[in-house]
Amino acid sequence: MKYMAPPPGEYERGLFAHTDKPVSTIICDDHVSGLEIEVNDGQWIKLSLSPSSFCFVVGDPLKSNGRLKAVNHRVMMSGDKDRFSLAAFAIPVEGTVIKAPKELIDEQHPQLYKDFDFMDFFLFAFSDPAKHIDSGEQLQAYASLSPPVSH
Ligand SMILES: O=C(O)CCC(=O)C(=O)O
Ligand SMILES: [Fe+2]
Repeated sequence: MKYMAPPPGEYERGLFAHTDKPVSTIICDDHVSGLEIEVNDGQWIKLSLSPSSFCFVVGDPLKSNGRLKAVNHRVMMSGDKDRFSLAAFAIPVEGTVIKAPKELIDEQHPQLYKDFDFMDFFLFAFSDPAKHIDSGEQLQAYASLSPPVSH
């Protein structure tokens, strides 16, 4: 992706806040920082990736019954340099069903989401109805079991 440097002195959105819809994403950049993650509600931290590092982002389907966090992230641009990034998305083969590992489901951790077809969720997340749902709530909207089920 290419993110243009903002006008001088501005702090400008390059990519809106979201959680990722693929299973996971690996992000590298050209060391012009811009990627930010939300650590607490409304508190954002800018990541500075060193030349030899990358960022591994857990996507909604990898939340593993809520044990892993699909972090909310965005790109904000400042300074006078354009930013280039490369994102490698893990998209499973057609027909892949996402299930929480049974080892992660017990009395203390009831099953939060039904088993779901990855591609059905992916298409839902980019559908018109889902545009009205906060990105971080889309998996909940699509696959939540209420009440959660313990086995
Ligand atoms: O370009 C970046 O650093 C982030 C890209 C990203 O979050 C995405 O494509 O989902
Ligand atoms: Fe992302």
